Amino acid sequence: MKLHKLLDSLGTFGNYTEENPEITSIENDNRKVIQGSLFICVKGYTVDGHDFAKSAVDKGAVAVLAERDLDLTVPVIVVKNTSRSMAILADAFYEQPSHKLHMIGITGTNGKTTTSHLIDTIFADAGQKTGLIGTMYTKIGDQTFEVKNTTPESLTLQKTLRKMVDEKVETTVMEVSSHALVHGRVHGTDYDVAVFTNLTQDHLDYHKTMEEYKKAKGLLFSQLGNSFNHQKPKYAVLNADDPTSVEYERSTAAISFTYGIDNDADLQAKNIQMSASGTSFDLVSPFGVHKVNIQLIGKFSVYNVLAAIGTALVSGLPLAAIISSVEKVKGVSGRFEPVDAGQDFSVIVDYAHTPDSLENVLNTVRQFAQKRIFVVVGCGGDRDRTKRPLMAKIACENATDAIFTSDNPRSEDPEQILRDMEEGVSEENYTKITDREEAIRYAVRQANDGDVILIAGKGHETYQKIGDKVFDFDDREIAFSAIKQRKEQ
Ligand SMILES: CC(=O)N[C@H]1[C@@H](OP(=O)(O)OP(=O)(O)OC[C@H]2O[C@@H](n3ccc(=O)[nH]c3=O)[C@H](O)[C@@H]2O)O[C@H](CO)[C@@H](O)[C@@H]1O[C@H](C)C(=O)N[C@@H](C)C(=O)N[C@H](CCC(=O)O)C(=O)O
Ligand SMILES: Nc1ncnc2c1ncn2[C@@H]1O[C@H](COP(=O)(O)OP(=O)(O)OP(=O)(O)O)[C@@H](O)[C@H]1O
Ligand SMILES: N[C@H](CCC[C@H](N)C(=O)O)C(=O)O
Ligand SMILES: [Mg+2]
Repeated sequence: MKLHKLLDSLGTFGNYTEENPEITSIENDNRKVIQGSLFICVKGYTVDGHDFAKSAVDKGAVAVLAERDLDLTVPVIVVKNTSRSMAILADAFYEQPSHKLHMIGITGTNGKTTTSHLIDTIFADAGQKTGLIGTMYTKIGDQTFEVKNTTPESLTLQKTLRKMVDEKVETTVMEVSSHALVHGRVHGTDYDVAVFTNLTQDHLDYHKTMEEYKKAKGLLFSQLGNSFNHQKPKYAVLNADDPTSVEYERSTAAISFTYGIDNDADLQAKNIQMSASGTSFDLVSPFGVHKVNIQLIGKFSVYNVLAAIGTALVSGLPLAAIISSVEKVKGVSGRFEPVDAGQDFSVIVDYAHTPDSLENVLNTVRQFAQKRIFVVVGCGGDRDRTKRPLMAKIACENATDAIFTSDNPRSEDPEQILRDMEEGVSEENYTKITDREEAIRYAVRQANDGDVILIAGKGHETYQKIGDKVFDFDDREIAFSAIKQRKEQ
């Protein structure tokens, strides 16, 4: 694409440059630049992309987009906000891929990954080729690709969506994090359905107040469908039991479709029955009442299933097929995942890393546990510090045996993170074992017939970040080996 054509998409009136080279790629990382690239300088948290412009030109960049003039041998286009311009340029360069996909975006504190997998299954079962972008990976059909962020920055996002279009994907479901909304990573992405799971505390290191965090997530809805397209209406699928939904409904021009358990909603679960192997409920919908039997456990799972059913319904899929799809889902990796090495106590690995998710998941365990409940839990470093004492308190109040340990300490001192957790508990009714592997092995040694061990916080993760090192680490593998070791003794 020619530079001038690309710059037209910015919609400003600047006569940027006489030169009009062919642009072969857009890059914001000088290490990825090839001959003919347009290099975009982005000021980051760690470094300033402007410092890499010269090197990008040396590698073949034929134009540079920057926030200030730079002394280079190629045209330098100066804009106010390169991040924002990058989103617009990426959308134009990749020829607006989101317009060619049935795009579903999910936001909320907890449940995004789980709900996105449920939605992916429903659409795949309906015979569609699907795409998924989220915490665990990017998936195109059956192929998965590694990711760095839950929601990638705009350039990577639009490139991925283009690949999906080229590979004949019809429906794409993606997690939209609050960071992504604030950074404008999804700016210009044309969603057809925006889904809200819930809002509880997380990421206050970044957003500072719950009000700001709420606003960040609300951007998904305020940016959705501010025009009426009656051929393909846009929908906001909202949780009627979360008070924030009222505000999101007000902020969007899209049609709202609600789901809930406690409050009246377009889609409501009634008469919920739980057992250790699954959950059943009556689904009250615009198409009548249907019995649903899912293999997932806990009230929070019912919410995720309702959000997924609602999304599929507003997308035009038939209810009977949707129900049979969700009923066959056994679970999502690292979410309430059992570890079974033939032991006589239960071990569950779960990704609960917020106060609300930890409380939900412990409540669910309590409904079935007959004897002691062990919880092995830590809090991530370089993340919201204020959730640490809250999570510790929840662990002690809802388990008989709380074991505080490390999650991903990152650049922080693991002992300090543990001290922050201890601020939330007054009595010493917990055990502190900094080394996560040792903490898991300790819990396994202590458990007896009928007990439950919940290993919280890292779910599907296969690594542990300590300092600037990344170690192989998988809660499930360690628990499995600890159980085996115990049996051999
Ligand atoms: C705080 C934050 O959001 N950081 C994101 C940001 O990194 P950064 O600002 O440090 O970037 P930087 O390293 O300073 O680089 C600035 C610019 O220089 C360029 N550069 C850099 C080095 C170089 O050698 N050459 C070069 O050209 C970079 O390509 C970039 O354009 O931009 C990077 C590239 O897009 C992101 O991967 C990175 O996410 C980091 C890994 C992160 O941990 N983010 C978290 C807070 C986050 O976004 N989490 C949410 C999920 C939250 C949830 O689950 O609820 C997410 O969506 O992932
Ligand atoms: N609807 C829900 N409400 C509250 N807690 C939930 C819900 N769904 C899942 N959880 C809990 O939250 C944990 C994380 O779930 P999931 O990975 O689906 O959320 P997420 O929103 O994608 O999280 P992240 O922001 O880290 O990507 C689960 O392991 C479970 O403990
Ligand atoms: N998306 C979340 C994941 C947290 C997972 C937990 N294991 C941790 O490292 O804190 C975050 O980046 O805050
Ligand atoms: Mg996720």
